[in-house]
Amino acid sequence: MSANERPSGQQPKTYDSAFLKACRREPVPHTPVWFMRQAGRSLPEYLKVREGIPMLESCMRPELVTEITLQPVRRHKVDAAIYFSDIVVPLKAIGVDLDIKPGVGPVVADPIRTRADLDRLRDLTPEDVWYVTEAMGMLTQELGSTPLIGFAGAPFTLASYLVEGGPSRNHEHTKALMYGDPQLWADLLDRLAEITSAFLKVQIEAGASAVQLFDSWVGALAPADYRRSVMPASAKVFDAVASYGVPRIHFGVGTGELLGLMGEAGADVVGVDWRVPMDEAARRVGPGKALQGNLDPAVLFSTREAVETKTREVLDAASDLEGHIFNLGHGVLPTTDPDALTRLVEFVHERTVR
Ligand SMILES: Cc1c2[nH]c(c1CCC(=O)O)Cc1[nH]c(c(CCC(=O)O)c1C)Cc1[nH]c(c(CCC(=O)O)c1C)Cc1[nH]c(c(C)c1CCC(=O)O)C2
Repeated sequence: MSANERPSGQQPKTYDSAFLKACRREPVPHTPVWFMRQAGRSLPEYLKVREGIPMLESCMRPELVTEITLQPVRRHKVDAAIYFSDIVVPLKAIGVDLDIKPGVGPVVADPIRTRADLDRLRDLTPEDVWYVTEAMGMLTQELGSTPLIGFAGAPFTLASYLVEGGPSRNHEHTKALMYGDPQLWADLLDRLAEITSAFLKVQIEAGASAVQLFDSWVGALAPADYRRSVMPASAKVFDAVASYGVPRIHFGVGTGELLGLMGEAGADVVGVDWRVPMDEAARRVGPGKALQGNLDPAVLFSTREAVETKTREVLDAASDLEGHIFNLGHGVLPTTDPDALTRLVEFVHERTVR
């Protein structure tokens, strides 16, 4: 199926939403907006329903996932929902001993550094993540014409958590493995690509109308290392879901030097952090791709005037793009004022009505 044909099972009104049109680089009624990490974080209604429930457990309760995913759509009127989960959920689902520590992030009990460790990573089946299928079924009903974005962590970023054992500033163990045992590294990334592909397929088959592959920490690499040691695995994931015809978004932080390669890996939409202006990002990515981004999430802590000025700068720089999805340059910061996000959605919509 070509990328411009409606995937079977998708409702025409979802297919015709501003978000999916922008992903396909078609004319839009207004610039679509959604925010990475819009679900969860600062919303009081989120904190209320999560009370006393550990993060990973909350990801396995379909009704709770549905409610949390819908909260930012109701409140901010964003143009797309992102499925409430975490990039380590599929790893947990295949039996990796890990937890998400509040304020820290994912922590892995026994890091993966040897061939024997790698053998512990088995394939993922749809039954392992039955709750995703169930929640997405409910969500697509509730969302109507609003598209649902599925997501997964990219092989490098997942490997970083597995090899380091938790969040890392310098990724030293990860790079030690990548440079010191290239065959084991390639096999690890290939295995993660298979798990990630299987996980994205479950989400698309359950109704996700787009998918985002988060390679959050890949900006730690130089382009030559990315091309040699990471791109083949990310490309394998994009290839694995290509036939579904849903837009594939690719995003990482600090990836200014990698934008072209991340597009080449097989993305339809390239996410841009706030360090590179959108027009320059378009030049680096080249024709034939939509772009997503890129207001600095910290700007939302400034005055209303400053937010509007910085937003106008993003929109102006993006005015000649083939397709633009407005987003932050990284996830919503935990103490962001929810009203600032609601105002931002309104502002972008009003400024870009066509
Ligand atoms: C690197 C990464 C992770 N998880 C994710 C990424 C890629 C995006 C990015 O670059 O930010 C992706 C993610 N994590 C979460 C979502 C939900 C959907 C959304 O709103 O975007 C998504 C898309 C929920 C979450 N994931 C996490 C929380 C907080 C957990 C809690 O409430 O205890 C939520 C709501 C935990 C988590 N999980 C992870 C981190 C770094 C943290 C943060 C720790 C913290 O800020 O407290 C790993």
